[in-house]
Amino acid sequence: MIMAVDTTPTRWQSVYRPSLFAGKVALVTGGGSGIGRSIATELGSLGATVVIASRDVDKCNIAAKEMNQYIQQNCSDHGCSVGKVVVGPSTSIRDEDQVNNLIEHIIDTYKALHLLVNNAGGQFVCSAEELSSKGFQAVVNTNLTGTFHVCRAAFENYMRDNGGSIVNITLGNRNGMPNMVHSGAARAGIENMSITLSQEWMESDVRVNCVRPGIVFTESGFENYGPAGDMFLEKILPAMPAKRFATPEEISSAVVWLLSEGASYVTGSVVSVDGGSAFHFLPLIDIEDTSHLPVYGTLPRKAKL
Ligand SMILES: CCCCCCC/C=C/C(=O)SCCNC(=O)CCNC(=O)[C@H](O)C(C)(C)COP(=O)(O)OP(=O)(O)OC[C@H]1O[C@@H](n2cnc3c(N)ncnc32)[C@H](O)[C@@H]1OP(=O)(O)O
Ligand SMILES: NC(=O)C1=CN([C@@H]2O[C@H](COP(=O)(O)OP(=O)(O)OC[C@H]3O[C@@H](n4cnc5c(N)ncnc54)[C@H](OP(=O)(O)O)[C@@H]3O)[C@@H](O)[C@H]2O)C=CC1
Repeated sequence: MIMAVDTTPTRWQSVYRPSLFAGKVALVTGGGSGIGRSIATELGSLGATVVIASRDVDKCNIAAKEMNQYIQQNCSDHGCSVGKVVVGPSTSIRDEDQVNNLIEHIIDTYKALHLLVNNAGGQFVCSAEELSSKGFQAVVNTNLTGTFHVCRAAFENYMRDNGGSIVNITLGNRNGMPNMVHSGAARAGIENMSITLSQEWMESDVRVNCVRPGIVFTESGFENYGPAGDMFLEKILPAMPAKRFATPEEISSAVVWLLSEGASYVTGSVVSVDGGSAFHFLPLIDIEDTSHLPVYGTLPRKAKL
């Protein structure tokens, strides 16, 4: 059975200590919707000043207003430092100048950038055969190059001299990503890039980790997939070990742990939050009969059947 996701924030409460991030400044890219919104809400409810940024500022403004209402309520209920969500300038992470402008704006305004979550990203469903070079590049530039732009600008402008914690969101790419070759390649690139950065930036006390979600029910995410979204519901969902998708809050919880000092010895790691899906075959693609293909050596008769 498909689990209905109640997005009413009053039902949800962070498991972490109130005021955990009091006085901290965070940036969550793509924080105006879905998983990023959940991460921004949790960080704000734990006392951080959270800048959210993406291309659509109007969407971010509406989301920030709702998140701040929840944060105010949560903090007055639990007596913690009041965090807040603010909206940065319109930014496409693909554009290096726009990213530099965003980071400079944050440092000028808030004088710090302690925490960074590279959540912005996405892709479309398309077979490798039909994918144009421009389409491949659009997705790689958004996810991989965009994440690099933000990491580097945060490091150069603040974290090199002050330390920090970075979490990059990837996706379940362990078995490849049939019909999403661009995104699978980009996310694998992000994970390897994060290992490299964790070593290069160790001496600056900058930790770099990844959270690799399985399938998460987010309205905007599923709208984007059309018929492929139906395939996720009809075919992938019953094959998942947990028989349900993740909630955005289950992803956010792992991100918050990695950002926190409780993960001070964790860097260069990838945390899968996928209900065990990575170790269970998911039929992302139907592979046609292969019995006409040549075989090397002698195939026992029974194995042919
Ligand atoms: C355990 C398994 C886990 C699997 C989990 C998988 C679930 C994942 C869920 C999510 O990630 S949810 C998040 C969803 N949100 C999004 O994906 C939204 C973000 N998407 C975008 O911003 C854009 O789609 C894009 C991917 C960045 C492309 O943006 P851009 O504006 O640059 O594209 P265009 O200029 O329109 O096109 C460039 C190029 O790409 C081709 N193209 C675009 N869409 C398609 C398509 N649907 N099919 C085929 N090709 C497409 C387009 O044709 C252009 O190429 P040319 O035709 O000019 O050669
Ligand atoms: N939902 C799922 O099942 C899974 C999602 N993920 C990943 O998690 C992240 C969040 O996804 P989700 O919340 O589901 O989906 P959303 O579509 O809600 O989030 C994607 C966010 O990225 C922003 N974004 C996209 N392109 C750019 C860009 N070029 N520059 C700046 N911001 C951009 C969007 O804002 P705007 O349009 O305003 O720019 C949007 O807020 C994505 O990276 C996604 O691929 C990973 C695994 C599974």
